[in-house]
Amino acid sequence: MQKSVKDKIPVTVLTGFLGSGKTTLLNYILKENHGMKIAVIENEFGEIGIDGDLVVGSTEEIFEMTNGCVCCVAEARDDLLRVIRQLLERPDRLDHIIIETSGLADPYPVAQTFFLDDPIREETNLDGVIALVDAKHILRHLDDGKVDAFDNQAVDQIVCADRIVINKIDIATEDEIAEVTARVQQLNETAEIVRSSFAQIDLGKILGLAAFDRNRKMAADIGLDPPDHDHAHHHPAPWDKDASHTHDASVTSVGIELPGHMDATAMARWVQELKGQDTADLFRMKGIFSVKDDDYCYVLHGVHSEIEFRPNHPWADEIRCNKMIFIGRNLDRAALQARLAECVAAA
Ligand SMILES: Nc1nc2c(ncn2[C@@H]2O[C@H](COP(=O)(O)OP(=O)(O)OP(=O)(O)O)[C@@H](O)[C@H]2O)c(=O)[nH]1
Repeated sequence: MQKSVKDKIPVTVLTGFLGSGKTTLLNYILKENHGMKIAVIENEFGEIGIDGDLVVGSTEEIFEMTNGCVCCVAEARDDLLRVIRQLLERPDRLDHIIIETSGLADPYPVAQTFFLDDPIREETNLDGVIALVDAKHILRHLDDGKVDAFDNQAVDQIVCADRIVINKIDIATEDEIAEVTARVQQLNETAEIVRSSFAQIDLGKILGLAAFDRNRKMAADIGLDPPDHDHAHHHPAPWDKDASHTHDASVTSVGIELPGHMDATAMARWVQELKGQDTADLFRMKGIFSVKDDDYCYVLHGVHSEIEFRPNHPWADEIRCNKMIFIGRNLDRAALQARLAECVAAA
Protein backbone atom coordinates (compact mmCIF):
# COMPACT_ATOMS: atom_id res chain seq x y z
CA MET A 1 0.00 0.00 0.00
CA GLN A 2 1.29 3.46 -0.87
CA LYS A 3 2.36 5.65 2.01
CA SER A 4 0.46 8.86 2.58
CA VAL A 5 2.34 12.17 2.45
CA LYS A 6 2.32 12.52 6.22
CA ASP A 7 4.17 9.21 6.59
CA LYS A 8 6.91 10.23 4.20
CA ILE A 9 10.03 12.20 5.11
CA PRO A 10 9.71 15.78 3.82
CA VAL A 11 12.56 17.04 1.67
CA THR A 12 13.37 20.69 1.13
CA VAL A 13 15.58 21.76 -1.77
CA LEU A 14 17.40 24.96 -0.92
CA THR A 15 18.50 26.96 -3.92
CA GLY A 16 19.75 30.47 -4.60
CA PHE A 17 22.62 32.09 -6.45
CA LEU A 18 26.19 32.10 -5.08
CA GLY A 19 26.38 33.91 -1.77
CA SER A 20 22.64 34.51 -1.40
CA GLY A 21 22.57 33.13 2.15
CA LYS A 22 21.78 29.40 1.84
CA THR A 23 24.37 28.28 4.39
CA THR A 24 23.33 31.15 6.67
CA LEU A 25 19.75 29.86 6.49
CA LEU A 26 20.89 26.30 7.15
CA ASN A 27 22.80 27.41 10.22
CA TYR A 28 19.76 29.30 11.41
CA ILE A 29 17.51 26.26 10.89
CA LEU A 30 19.94 23.92 12.63
CA LYS A 31 20.32 26.27 15.61
CA GLU A 32 16.59 26.84 16.08
CA ASN A 33 15.04 24.78 18.80
CA HIS A 34 12.54 22.93 16.64
CA GLY A 35 13.12 19.46 18.09
CA MET A 36 13.39 17.94 14.62
CA LYS A 37 16.01 15.49 13.44
CA ILE A 38 17.27 17.04 10.23
CA ALA A 39 19.85 15.69 7.79
CA VAL A 40 21.57 18.14 5.47
CA ILE A 41 23.07 17.29 2.09
CA GLU A 42 25.43 19.87 0.61
CA ASN A 43 26.39 20.05 -3.03
CA GLU A 44 29.04 22.60 -3.94
CA PHE A 45 30.46 24.07 -7.09
CA GLY A 46 34.21 24.17 -7.23
CA GLU A 47 37.40 22.33 -6.66
CA ILE A 48 37.27 22.03 -2.89
CA GLY A 49 34.44 21.78 -0.39
CA ILE A 50 34.13 24.45 2.28
CA ASP A 51 30.43 24.50 3.15
CA GLY A 52 30.57 21.51 5.48
CA ASP A 53 33.04 23.46 7.65
CA LEU A 54 30.79 26.50 7.63
CA VAL A 55 27.72 24.72 8.94
CA VAL A 56 27.35 24.80 12.70
CA GLY A 57 28.29 21.71 14.66
CA SER A 58 29.29 19.75 11.58
CA THR A 59 28.04 16.37 12.76
CA GLU A 60 27.38 13.12 11.02
CA GLU A 61 24.08 14.66 9.89
CA ILE A 62 25.84 16.76 7.25
CA PHE A 63 26.78 15.10 3.98
CA GLU A 64 29.03 16.89 1.54
CA MET A 65 28.99 16.07 -2.13
CA THR A 66 31.79 17.69 -4.06
CA ASN A 67 32.20 15.40 -7.06
CA GLY A 68 30.28 17.62 -9.42
CA CYS A 69 27.04 19.45 -9.63
CA VAL A 70 23.97 17.32 -8.95
CA CYS A 71 21.95 19.10 -11.58
CA CYS A 72 24.18 18.17 -14.50
CA VAL A 73 26.72 15.47 -13.61
CA ALA A 74 25.30 11.95 -13.70
CA GLU A 75 27.79 10.62 -11.11
CA ALA A 76 26.83 13.37 -8.69
CA ARG A 77 23.18 12.48 -9.11
CA ASP A 78 23.99 8.82 -8.39
CA ASP A 79 25.83 10.01 -5.32
CA LEU A 80 22.78 11.94 -4.18
CA LEU A 81 20.59 8.86 -4.61
CA ARG A 82 23.09 6.78 -2.66
CA VAL A 83 23.19 9.28 0.24
CA ILE A 84 19.40 9.51 0.39
CA ARG A 85 18.98 5.73 0.27
CA GLN A 86 21.47 5.45 3.15
CA LEU A 87 19.49 8.01 5.13
CA LEU A 88 16.28 6.06 4.52
CA GLU A 89 17.83 2.83 5.76
CA ARG A 90 18.70 4.28 9.14
CA PRO A 91 16.81 2.86 12.10
CA ASP A 92 16.29 6.33 13.65
CA ARG A 93 13.80 8.02 11.39
CA LEU A 94 14.59 11.53 10.19
CA ASP A 95 12.02 14.30 10.44
CA HIS A 96 13.34 16.29 7.50
CA ILE A 97 16.01 16.26 4.81
CA ILE A 98 17.40 19.52 3.41
CA ILE A 99 19.46 19.59 0.23
CA GLU A 100 21.53 22.72 -0.33
CA THR A 101 22.23 22.88 -4.03
CA SER A 102 25.23 24.73 -5.38
CA GLY A 103 24.77 28.41 -6.11
CA LEU A 104 25.16 27.67 -9.82
CA ALA A 105 22.70 24.77 -9.97
CA ASP A 106 19.33 24.47 -11.58
CA PRO A 107 17.28 22.97 -8.74
CA TYR A 108 14.73 21.35 -11.04
CA PRO A 109 16.62 18.12 -11.82
CA VAL A 110 17.42 17.78 -8.12
CA ALA A 111 13.76 18.12 -7.21
CA GLN A 112 12.79 15.58 -9.87
CA THR A 113 14.95 12.97 -8.17
CA PHE A 114 12.17 12.52 -5.67
CA PHE A 115 9.73 11.30 -8.31
CA LEU A 116 11.98 8.92 -10.12
CA ASP A 117 13.53 6.47 -7.88
CA ASP A 118 12.10 3.85 -5.58
CA PRO A 119 12.37 3.54 -2.61
CA ILE A 120 13.01 7.30 -2.55
CA ARG A 121 9.66 8.09 -4.16
CA GLU A 122 7.91 5.81 -1.70
CA GLU A 123 9.64 7.14 1.39
CA THR A 124 10.06 10.86 0.79
CA ASN A 125 7.92 13.79 -0.23
CA LEU A 126 9.26 16.92 -1.86
CA ASP A 127 8.13 19.51 0.64
CA GLY A 128 9.25 22.54 -1.28
CA VAL A 129 11.93 24.36 -3.24
CA ILE A 130 13.09 27.44 -1.34
CA ALA A 131 15.03 30.08 -3.27
CA LEU A 132 17.22 32.60 -1.48
CA VAL A 133 17.66 35.85 -3.34
CA ASP A 134 20.41 38.35 -2.54
CA ALA A 135 18.63 41.71 -2.55
CA LYS A 136 21.87 43.56 -3.20
CA HIS A 137 23.45 41.48 -5.97
CA ILE A 138 20.81 39.40 -7.78
CA LEU A 139 19.92 41.88 -10.53
CA ARG A 140 23.38 41.80 -12.08
CA HIS A 141 23.10 38.01 -12.38
CA LEU A 142 19.54 38.02 -13.70
CA ASP A 143 20.70 40.51 -16.33
CA ASP A 144 24.05 38.86 -16.98
CA GLY A 145 24.63 39.45 -20.69
CA LYS A 146 27.29 36.75 -20.85
CA VAL A 147 24.80 33.98 -20.03
CA ASP A 148 22.47 32.42 -22.58
CA ALA A 149 19.07 33.78 -21.55
CA PHE A 150 17.61 30.27 -21.65
CA ASP A 151 20.20 28.82 -19.36
CA ASN A 152 20.64 31.41 -16.68
CA GLN A 153 20.71 29.54 -13.38
CA ALA A 154 19.88 32.65 -11.38
CA VAL A 155 16.61 32.81 -13.33
CA ASP A 156 15.93 29.05 -13.17
CA GLN A 157 16.31 29.08 -9.40
CA ILE A 158 13.61 31.71 -8.98
CA VAL A 159 11.28 30.19 -11.58
CA CYS A 160 11.41 26.81 -9.89
CA ALA A 161 10.77 27.95 -6.31
CA ASP A 162 7.70 27.41 -4.15
CA ARG A 163 8.82 30.09 -1.74
CA ILE A 164 11.27 32.90 -2.27
CA VAL A 165 13.26 34.56 0.46
CA ILE A 166 14.57 38.01 -0.45
CA ASN A 167 17.54 38.10 1.87
CA LYS A 168 20.11 40.77 2.82
CA ILE A 169 17.50 43.49 3.14
CA ASP A 170 19.81 45.10 5.71
CA ILE A 171 22.27 46.14 2.98
CA ALA A 172 19.78 47.02 0.24
CA THR A 173 17.77 50.22 -0.05
CA GLU A 174 13.96 50.17 -0.14
CA ASP A 175 14.13 51.01 -3.85
CA GLU A 176 16.49 48.12 -4.52
CA ILE A 177 14.25 45.74 -2.58
CA ALA A 178 11.17 46.94 -4.47
CA GLU A 179 12.92 46.47 -7.81
CA VAL A 180 14.13 42.99 -6.89
CA THR A 181 10.66 42.06 -5.64
CA ALA A 182 9.08 43.18 -8.91
CA ARG A 183 11.59 41.18 -10.97
CA VAL A 184 11.10 38.11 -8.84
CA GLN A 185 7.31 38.38 -9.20
CA GLN A 186 7.65 38.65 -12.97
CA LEU A 187 9.62 35.41 -13.02
CA ASN A 188 7.42 33.56 -10.57
CA GLU A 189 3.88 34.75 -10.04
CA THR A 190 2.80 32.06 -7.61
CA ALA A 191 5.54 31.68 -5.03
CA GLU A 192 5.04 33.57 -1.80
CA ILE A 193 7.83 36.03 -1.10
CA VAL A 194 9.27 36.63 2.33
CA ARG A 195 11.99 39.08 3.28
CA SER A 196 14.84 38.51 5.65
CA SER A 197 18.08 39.71 7.06
CA PHE A 198 20.66 37.01 7.72
CA ALA A 199 17.96 34.50 6.70
CA GLN A 200 16.11 34.87 9.99
CA ILE A 201 12.68 33.67 8.97
CA ASP A 202 9.76 32.04 10.66
CA LEU A 203 10.55 28.37 9.91
CA GLY A 204 6.86 27.72 9.34
CA LYS A 205 7.28 29.81 6.19
CA ILE A 206 9.84 27.47 4.68
CA LEU A 207 9.47 24.01 6.21
CA GLY A 208 6.30 21.91 6.04
CA LEU A 209 4.96 23.46 2.82
CA ALA A 210 4.06 20.17 1.07
CA ALA A 211 3.81 21.89 -2.28
CA PHE A 212 1.20 19.55 -3.71
CA ASP A 213 0.33 21.32 -6.93
CA ARG A 214 3.90 21.70 -7.96
CA ASN A 215 4.53 18.05 -7.13
CA ARG A 216 1.75 17.00 -9.46
CA LYS A 217 3.09 19.20 -12.21
CA MET A 218 6.56 17.78 -11.82
CA ALA A 219 5.31 14.19 -11.82
CA ALA A 220 3.40 14.99 -14.99
CA ASP A 221 6.52 16.50 -16.54
CA ILE A 222 8.39 13.26 -16.23
CA GLY A 223 5.49 11.10 -17.35
CA LEU A 224 4.40 9.65 -14.04
CA ASP A 225 0.97 11.19 -14.15
CA PRO A 226 -1.18 12.70 -16.88
CA PRO A 227 -0.81 16.49 -16.90
CA ASP A 228 -3.95 18.15 -15.67
CA HIS A 229 -3.13 21.61 -16.92
CA ASP A 230 -0.55 23.52 -18.88
CA HIS A 231 2.43 24.99 -17.15
CA ALA A 232 4.86 27.62 -18.03
CA HIS A 233 8.22 25.95 -18.25
CA HIS A 234 9.21 22.46 -19.35
CA HIS A 235 12.60 21.29 -18.27
CA PRO A 236 14.44 18.40 -19.84
CA ALA A 237 14.77 15.32 -17.68
CA PRO A 238 18.21 15.24 -16.04
CA TRP A 239 18.99 11.82 -17.50
CA ASP A 240 18.17 12.93 -21.02
CA LYS A 241 21.69 13.30 -22.39
CA ASP A 242 20.67 15.21 -25.51
CA ALA A 243 18.81 17.75 -23.48
CA SER A 244 21.24 18.13 -20.59
CA HIS A 245 22.41 21.69 -19.96
CA THR A 246 25.82 22.95 -19.09
CA HIS A 247 26.82 25.65 -16.70
CA ASP A 248 28.09 28.92 -18.01
CA ALA A 249 31.60 27.76 -18.93
CA SER A 250 33.06 31.22 -18.40
CA VAL A 251 32.44 30.87 -14.64
CA THR A 252 35.20 28.80 -13.07
CA SER A 253 36.62 28.13 -9.65
CA VAL A 254 40.08 28.30 -8.16
CA GLY A 255 40.72 26.30 -5.00
CA ILE A 256 43.80 27.00 -2.89
CA GLU A 257 45.11 25.14 0.13
CA LEU A 258 48.06 26.40 2.15
CA PRO A 259 50.06 24.86 4.99
CA GLY A 260 50.82 26.68 8.24
CA HIS A 261 48.97 29.60 9.80
CA MET A 262 47.89 32.95 8.43
CA ASP A 263 49.00 36.39 9.61
CA ALA A 264 45.82 38.21 10.75
CA THR A 265 47.15 41.67 9.84
CA ALA A 266 48.26 40.58 6.39
CA MET A 267 44.87 38.96 5.77
CA ALA A 268 43.02 42.12 6.86
CA ARG A 269 45.20 44.19 4.52
CA TRP A 270 44.50 41.85 1.60
CA VAL A 271 40.74 42.02 2.27
CA GLN A 272 40.89 45.83 2.19
CA GLU A 273 42.82 45.64 -1.06
CA LEU A 274 40.19 43.31 -2.60
CA LYS A 275 37.35 45.61 -1.56
CA GLY A 276 39.01 48.43 -3.47
CA GLN A 277 39.34 46.40 -6.67
CA ASP A 278 36.86 45.77 -9.46
CA THR A 279 34.94 42.77 -8.12
CA ALA A 280 32.32 42.51 -10.89
CA ASP A 281 33.78 39.18 -12.03
CA LEU A 282 34.52 37.93 -8.54
CA PHE A 283 31.17 36.29 -7.76
CA ARG A 284 32.12 34.45 -4.61
CA MET A 285 35.00 33.75 -2.25
CA LYS A 286 34.92 31.53 0.78
CA GLY A 287 37.59 30.11 2.97
CA ILE A 288 38.53 28.81 6.36
CA PHE A 289 41.81 29.71 7.95
CA SER A 290 44.05 28.97 10.87
CA VAL A 291 45.44 32.24 12.23
CA LYS A 292 48.76 32.29 14.05
CA ASP A 293 48.47 32.33 17.86
CA ASP A 294 44.68 32.23 17.72
CA ASP A 295 42.41 29.40 18.89
CA TYR A 296 39.61 30.35 16.54
CA CYS A 297 38.92 29.08 13.07
CA TYR A 298 38.53 32.15 10.85
CA VAL A 299 36.20 32.36 7.88
CA LEU A 300 36.44 34.56 4.85
CA HIS A 301 33.27 35.30 2.90
CA GLY A 302 33.04 37.44 -0.18
CA VAL A 303 30.14 38.23 -2.47
CA HIS A 304 31.53 40.73 -4.98
CA SER A 305 32.80 43.63 -2.85
CA GLU A 306 31.01 42.57 0.36
CA ILE A 307 33.93 40.80 1.99
CA GLU A 308 34.42 39.78 5.59
CA PHE A 309 37.14 37.97 7.47
CA ARG A 310 36.27 36.99 11.01
CA PRO A 311 36.69 34.40 13.76
CA ASN A 312 33.93 31.79 13.46
CA HIS A 313 34.35 29.03 16.04
CA PRO A 314 37.12 27.60 18.20
CA TRP A 315 39.11 24.84 16.55
CA ALA A 316 38.00 21.64 18.21
CA ASP A 317 39.36 18.25 17.29
CA GLU A 318 39.59 18.95 13.60
CA ILE A 319 42.95 19.39 11.94
CA ARG A 320 43.73 23.07 11.38
CA CYS A 321 43.93 24.04 7.75
CA ASN A 322 43.75 26.94 5.33
CA LYS A 323 41.54 26.46 2.32
CA MET A 324 39.86 28.92 0.07
CA ILE A 325 37.78 28.93 -3.06
CA PHE A 326 37.22 31.71 -5.59
CA ILE A 327 34.35 31.53 -8.09
CA GLY A 328 33.99 33.95 -10.97
CA ARG A 329 35.18 34.90 -14.41
CA ASN A 330 38.72 35.49 -15.65
CA LEU A 331 40.28 34.30 -12.41
CA ASP A 332 44.06 34.44 -12.37
CA ARG A 333 45.01 31.32 -10.44
CA ALA A 334 48.72 32.08 -10.15
CA ALA A 335 48.15 35.64 -8.94
CA LEU A 336 45.54 34.59 -6.37
CA GLN A 337 47.75 31.79 -5.09
CA ALA A 338 50.79 34.08 -4.83
CA ARG A 339 48.88 36.88 -3.06
CA LEU A 340 47.33 34.52 -0.53
CA ALA A 341 50.69 32.85 0.10
CA GLU A 342 52.05 36.29 1.08
CA CYS A 343 49.58 36.29 3.99
CA VAL A 344 51.02 33.14 5.57
CA ALA A 345 52.69 33.98 8.89
CA ALA A 346 56.38 33.37 9.32
CA ALA A 347 57.01 30.05 11.10
N1 LIG B 1 24.63 41.77 5.27
C1 LIG B 1 24.15 40.53 5.13
N2 LIG B 1 25.00 39.52 4.87
C2 LIG B 1 24.48 38.29 4.76
C3 LIG B 1 23.10 38.01 4.91
N3 LIG B 1 22.90 36.68 4.75
C4 LIG B 1 24.11 36.15 4.51
N4 LIG B 1 25.08 37.10 4.53
C5 LIG B 1 26.51 36.94 4.29
O1 LIG B 1 26.69 36.63 2.91
C6 LIG B 1 27.80 35.75 2.75
C7 LIG B 1 27.34 34.50 2.00
O2 LIG B 1 26.40 33.80 2.78
P1 LIG B 1 26.21 32.22 2.66
O3 LIG B 1 25.12 31.82 3.59
O4 LIG B 1 27.50 31.51 2.79
O5 LIG B 1 25.72 32.11 1.14
P2 LIG B 1 25.48 30.80 0.26
O6 LIG B 1 24.26 31.03 -0.53
O7 LIG B 1 25.52 29.57 1.11
O8 LIG B 1 26.78 30.83 -0.67
P3 LIG B 1 27.29 29.71 -1.70
O9 LIG B 1 27.49 28.44 -0.91
O10 LIG B 1 28.56 30.25 -2.23
O11 LIG B 1 26.28 29.59 -2.78
C8 LIG B 1 28.31 35.49 4.16
O12 LIG B 1 29.33 36.44 4.41
C9 LIG B 1 27.12 35.79 5.05
O13 LIG B 1 27.48 36.17 6.36
C10 LIG B 1 22.21 39.12 5.17
O14 LIG B 1 20.99 39.00 5.25
N5 LIG B 1 22.81 40.34 5.26
